[in-house]
Amino acid sequence: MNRPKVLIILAIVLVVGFVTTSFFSYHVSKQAIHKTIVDNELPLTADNIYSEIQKDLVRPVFISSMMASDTFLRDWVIEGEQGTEKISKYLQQVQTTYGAFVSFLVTERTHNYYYGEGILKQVKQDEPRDAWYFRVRDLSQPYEINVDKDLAHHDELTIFVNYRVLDYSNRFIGTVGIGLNVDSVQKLIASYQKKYQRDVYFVSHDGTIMLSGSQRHAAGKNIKDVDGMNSLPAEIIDQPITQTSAETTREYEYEYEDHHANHLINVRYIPELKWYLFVEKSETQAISGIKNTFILNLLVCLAVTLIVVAITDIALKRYQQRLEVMATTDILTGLPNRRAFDIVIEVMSNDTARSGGTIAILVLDIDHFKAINDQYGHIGGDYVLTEAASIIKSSLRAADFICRWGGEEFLVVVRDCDEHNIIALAEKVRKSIEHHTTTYQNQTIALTVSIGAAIGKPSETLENLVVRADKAMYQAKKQGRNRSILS
Ligand SMILES: Nc1nc2c(ncn2[C@@H]2O[C@H](COP(=O)(O)OP(=O)(O)OP(=O)(O)O)[C@@H](O)[C@H]2O)c(=O)[nH]1
Repeated sequence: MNRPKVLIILAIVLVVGFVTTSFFSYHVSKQAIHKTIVDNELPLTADNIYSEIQKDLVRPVFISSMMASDTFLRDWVIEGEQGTEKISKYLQQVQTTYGAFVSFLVTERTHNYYYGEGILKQVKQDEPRDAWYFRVRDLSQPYEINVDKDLAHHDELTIFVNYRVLDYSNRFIGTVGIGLNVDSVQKLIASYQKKYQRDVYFVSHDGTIMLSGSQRHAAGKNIKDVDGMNSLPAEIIDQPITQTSAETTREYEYEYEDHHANHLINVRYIPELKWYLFVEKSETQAISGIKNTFILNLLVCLAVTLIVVAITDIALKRYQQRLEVMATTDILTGLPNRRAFDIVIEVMSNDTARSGGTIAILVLDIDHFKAINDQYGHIGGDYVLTEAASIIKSSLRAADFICRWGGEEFLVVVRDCDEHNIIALAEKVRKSIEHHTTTYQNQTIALTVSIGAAIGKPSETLENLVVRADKAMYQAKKQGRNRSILS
C-alpha cells in the first residue's frame, strides 16, 4: 500500500470516527434539551401562569360575593333603585377600596347598567355585547368569570366577575361584580418572555390571540396567520368550550416549524378565562449553544485529523526513506548493494542509450581473502573489506558508481570510457590498494585485488557486460592475481 493511500484511509477513518461521535453526542444533547423543554420547562411555565391567574381571581370573586350579599345593595334594588347617586357612590367605594378596575351592577327590573359614575347604559337582549348578562341570569352557578371588552374603559380587555344577586326569597334581581384589567397577567407574560425566552399567549376559541407578550403572536392576530402555525392540527382550539374539571388539567404538546426555527408548544385550556394558554419555546434557539459546540467539535476534529495525517506523513516518509536506504545499502561497508546497482544501472543505461555514450565495468576481487579471514578471523576480514571499500571509493570520481557485489567482490560502473582510460582507472585502483598500508591488531596485511574490466558494446546486454568483466577478473586471478585485465 503506498503512502497517499495509507494517509487517505487514515484521514477517512479519523473523520468518520470524529464526525460519528460528535454527531451522536450532538443528537443525544439535542434530544435531552427537547425532552426538558417539553416535559419540564413548558408545563412548569403553564402551571405557574395558571396558578397565578387562579390566585388573581380569588380576591375579585370574594369581593363580588360580598357585594352580592350586601344588604344595602339588595335593599336598594328591592326598594326600586331610588337615587342613582347612592349606588354609584357605593360602587365607587368598592372600586377604590379594593383597587378594582371597574365595579358594576345591572338590575333585572330596569336592565340599567350602574357603575361608579352613574348609569352607563341599559343592557338589551338583542345586543351581542350584553349577552353575558342574560347568560348569568340563567346560570345555575352563583357566578361566572368572563373576559370581555369594557365599554366604560375604552374597550380595554377586562376580566369580569359576574355575581348573581338574589333577594331574600332567592329570586334573581340582578348581577353585580367587579372587573380587573389584565395588566397583572400581561406583566407575568412579559417577565416569562424576557427571563426564559418563552412566548406566552392566550388564544380564544376561534383562534384569535387575546393576550400576548411577543411580536410573533401579536394580540388580535389569528394563530392560523402566524408563520408555520397553520400546520398545527385543528383540534388544538377545537375542544368544547365547556369542559369538565378533569379536562381542565389536560395539556397538549405540539411542535411546528417556520422558516427560521422549530417551535415547541404546550397548550392548556383555562376554563376561568375560556381561553387557551400557549407556552412556546424555540427549540432551534435553545439548541443553538450545542449546535455551536458541535461545529466547534467538527473544526477541532478536522484540525486534529490534519495534524495526525501530517505527522503520519512525515513519519512514514522518514521510515520509507530509512527502509529504502537499508534495502539499498551494504551494512558492513556502507556502499550501495546489488539492489542499488539494479536501480542505478537502469538509469545509467537509459542515459547512455539516449546520449550514445558507453558504459564500462570493473569487477574487483580481493586476493586470498579466505587466508585473511583464516588468519585474522571474520572480524579482521570485515575490517579489511571496509578498508578496501573506502580505498576503492576514494580512487573514483563522484560520477562513478561503486557497489559491493557480494562477498569480497566490488563492482564499479564508469561512463564514457575508452580502453585506455578504463585500464588506467583499474590500475589506479589496484595500485592504491597495493600501496595502502592496511594494519589490523598491529600487523600489516598485504592487500591486493584482481580486476576485470569490460567496455559495453552496442546492443550488448548488461548481464553479458558483467559476465565479460567477471571472466576478465578470473583471468587476472589465473595469471597470478594483483593485476587488471581488459575483456
Ligand atoms: N570476513 C568476511 N568474509 C567474507 C565475507 N563475505 C565473504 N567472505 C569470505 O571470503 C572468502 C572468499 O574466499 P574465496 O572465494 O575462496 O577466495 P579467496 O580466498 O579470496 O581467493 P581468491 O579470490 O582466489 O584470491 C570466503 O572464505 C568467504 O567466507 C564478509 O562479509 N566478511
